[in-house]
Amino acid sequence: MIEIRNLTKSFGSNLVWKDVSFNIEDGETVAIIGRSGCGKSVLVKHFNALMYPDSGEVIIDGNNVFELEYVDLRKMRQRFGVLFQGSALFDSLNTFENIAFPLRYFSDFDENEIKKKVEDALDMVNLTGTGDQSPAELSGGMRRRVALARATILQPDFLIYDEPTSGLDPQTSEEINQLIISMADNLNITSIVVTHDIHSVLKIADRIAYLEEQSLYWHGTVEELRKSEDRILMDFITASEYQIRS
Ligand SMILES: Nc1ncnc2c1ncn2[C@@H]1O[C@H](COP(=O)(O)OP(=O)(O)OP(=O)(O)O)[C@@H](O)[C@H]1O
Repeated sequence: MIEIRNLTKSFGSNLVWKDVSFNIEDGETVAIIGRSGCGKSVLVKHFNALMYPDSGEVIIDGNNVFELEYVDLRKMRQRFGVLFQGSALFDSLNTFENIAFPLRYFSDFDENEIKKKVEDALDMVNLTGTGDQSPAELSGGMRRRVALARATILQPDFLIYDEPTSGLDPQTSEEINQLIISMADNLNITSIVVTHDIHSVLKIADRIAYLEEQSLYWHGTVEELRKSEDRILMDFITASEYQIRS
């Protein structure tokens, strides 16, 4: 479980948000939503201590991540996988080597083990047999799937998705949504999804955290979101061009 306790963050005189508290339970998928610049990316960077707050705590398995010494901090960060916006594949490496990269860098597996793991990962994201292709030869949706295979290859406990469906057509977005759901179910990964895609939120999220007015304005389940009559929350959802009450 990730416990977020009274986090406050500012950059100079720019207060991003204050007193943010909520829990992310093991195995659940939490969507972090809110308008551009409200501090979604800054918030998730606190979960694995890539950023430090002005005050507050993030507790994972009883430890405040901001107090970890170097070795424990490194171990904790290795429990996180990240799917970067735009996939961030290495153009000079083929698909196989992109996925193998974390294994070569962070593990002691031999070549046979790496081959087996990468092939399994390619199967998992429905890209069997594409190991030789370069990222340039792949469609946007395929690149996103390769990035997902790479993000999960070290079997992280927590997976952060940064805008996983941005720039994809509806059908490809739906494939990615399904993969996010199957990753969470099959690998028992705790998923944190930063997104503007309300359609995706309603498909994949167990719970939602909505940042607004420099705070965690609202959090709850998808069902609670559907029933909410909060005007500010509804205005945001409506402006996101998806009518959830129909
Ligand atoms: N390293 C930094 N130094 C100074 N200010 C920063 C830094 N990173 C983010 N900010 C500021 O923090 C605020 C929140 O930024 P953040 O990127 O978290 O927003 P966001 O909600 O993820 O936006 P978007 O949806 O557009 O990606 C913004 O005002 C941004 O300018």
